[in-house]
Amino acid sequence: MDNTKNKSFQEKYDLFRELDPDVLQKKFLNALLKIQNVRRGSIWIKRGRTYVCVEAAGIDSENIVGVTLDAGAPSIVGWVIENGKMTIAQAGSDRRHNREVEAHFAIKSSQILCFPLLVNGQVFGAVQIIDTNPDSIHLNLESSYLTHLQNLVEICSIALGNALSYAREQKKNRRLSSALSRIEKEKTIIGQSKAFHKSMELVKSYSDTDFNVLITGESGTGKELVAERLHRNSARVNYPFLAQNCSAIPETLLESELFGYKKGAFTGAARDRAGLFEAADGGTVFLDEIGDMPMGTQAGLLRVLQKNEIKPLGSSRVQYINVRIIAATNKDLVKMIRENQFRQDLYYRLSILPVHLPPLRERKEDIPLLARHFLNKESKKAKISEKKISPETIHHLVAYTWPGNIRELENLIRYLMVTAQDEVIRPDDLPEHILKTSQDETSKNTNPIHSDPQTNETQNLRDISAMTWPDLEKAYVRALMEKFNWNITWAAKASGINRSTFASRMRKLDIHRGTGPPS
Ligand SMILES: Nc1ncnc2c1ncn2[C@@H]1O[C@H](COP(=O)(O)OP(=O)(O)OP(=O)(O)O)[C@@H](O)[C@H]1O
Repeated sequence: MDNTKNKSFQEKYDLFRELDPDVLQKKFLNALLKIQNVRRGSIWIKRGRTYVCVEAAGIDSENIVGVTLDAGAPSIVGWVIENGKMTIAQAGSDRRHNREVEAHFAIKSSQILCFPLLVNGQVFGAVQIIDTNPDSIHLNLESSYLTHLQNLVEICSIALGNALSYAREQKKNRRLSSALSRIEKEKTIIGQSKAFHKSMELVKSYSDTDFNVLITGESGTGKELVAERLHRNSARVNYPFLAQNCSAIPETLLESELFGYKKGAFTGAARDRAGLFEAADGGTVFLDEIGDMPMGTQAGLLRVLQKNEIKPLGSSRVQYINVRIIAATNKDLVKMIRENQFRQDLYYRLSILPVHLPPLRERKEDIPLLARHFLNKESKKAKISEKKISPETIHHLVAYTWPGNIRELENLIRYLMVTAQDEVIRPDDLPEHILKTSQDETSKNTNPIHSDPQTNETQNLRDISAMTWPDLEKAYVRALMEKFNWNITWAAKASGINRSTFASRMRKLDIHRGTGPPS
């Protein structure tokens, strides 16, 4: 092979190897124009009931890329796509030629050679090779030459068709993997207790709106987790969710974090810096510990809520922003208003949609679920086998009061994963303070039937003798169920009868949670 042939072979080989449709169609079009010795040409792709120009070359090409032709309007490309056949058209006299497209072009087309683009027998577009010379002498229309050209177009159109579907698949893939990583990052919210369920129902209904939300609850009850969920389920999901803790941060620093500053606003402000509200524009700002926000900063926040505007430190100009605010606190804001520590006008604007998250001690049924959830999650994270928790250990966890709420439980599970020796976590593994408090709580909560026989025996005997047998059995089963937090398996174990018999007695005695006399 001589050098010229070798080069041309290499060029064609490169063309067919190209996977980026933008690069491929450009190279393809230029190769055709070079072969026919003309400068103008374009590639059109069928999209639904339209044909879109995806590539063009020559003078005015920038005005044609992106042009969309309706399938109903006359056009050479439309005719070629619909008929799947090559055509030669004299632009001046051919009725199929769309004159509107080049109405503003200084140089008009004179002769158009148009080939269909096919892959797997399906036409997906067309390529036009255009002569702009009024005498139409550049295009070589000799039949054997056109046959060779047609063959080249066919091969290139397969390459282009494949590159387009590869790009489509890649785009789909990217979309899927970003959705997948969003799902993976989404933290699971655990809880089936009535109290928690009620709060979550409210949260669900708030997601469809754009009003500000105030989440109250003790520290560690999941306020930030819920705020994130609210954002993810809202129309703002594709914009940022940015959080700021308002406590333990000096007032000027908090203001510059939230509202940003201009260069020279204070010593050390070497350049302009955008604040959280500007960075979150279009999304959600989560203000944690709002009860600790200084009064001065509260005034700035009120301006955001009233007028959707912020004024960066050192700036005389206001900026408009569009954010949803979710605030959270473990403080009694109403009491703080009375004590002049929190602005009433701000409170009303923040608390349009309020939700309270119950402390863990008021949703004890969720403790076993949460403990197992954290064990599973942390073991997966640490890539170690998951330990089990014995029913007795769960019993202690349920009885404990959890002042640090879910965060404390999560940390305890991490501690137990490291310190428990066996595959099963037993009460001995628990820290002293949990064992002690849980034992105190258990003895406090014990039902009269189980109370100390020495002190209550006479009273109990009197009570019992006044009861019928079914009443007595009912009281016994109910007391056991409450002691074991309505876990039938443990209650049955404690009573010494098997689970199904116990469950069937419960049904017969019509015992349900929330019904019957208070124990
Ligand atoms: N229902 C839940 N299910 C699973 N994990 C939870 C749940 N609630 C809270 N958590 C986890 O407990 C920890 C504490 O939650 P979070 O930070 O949301 O609490 P908070 O109320 O915002 O606390 P603070 O008031 O101290 O900022 C986090 O790791 C969170 O993922």
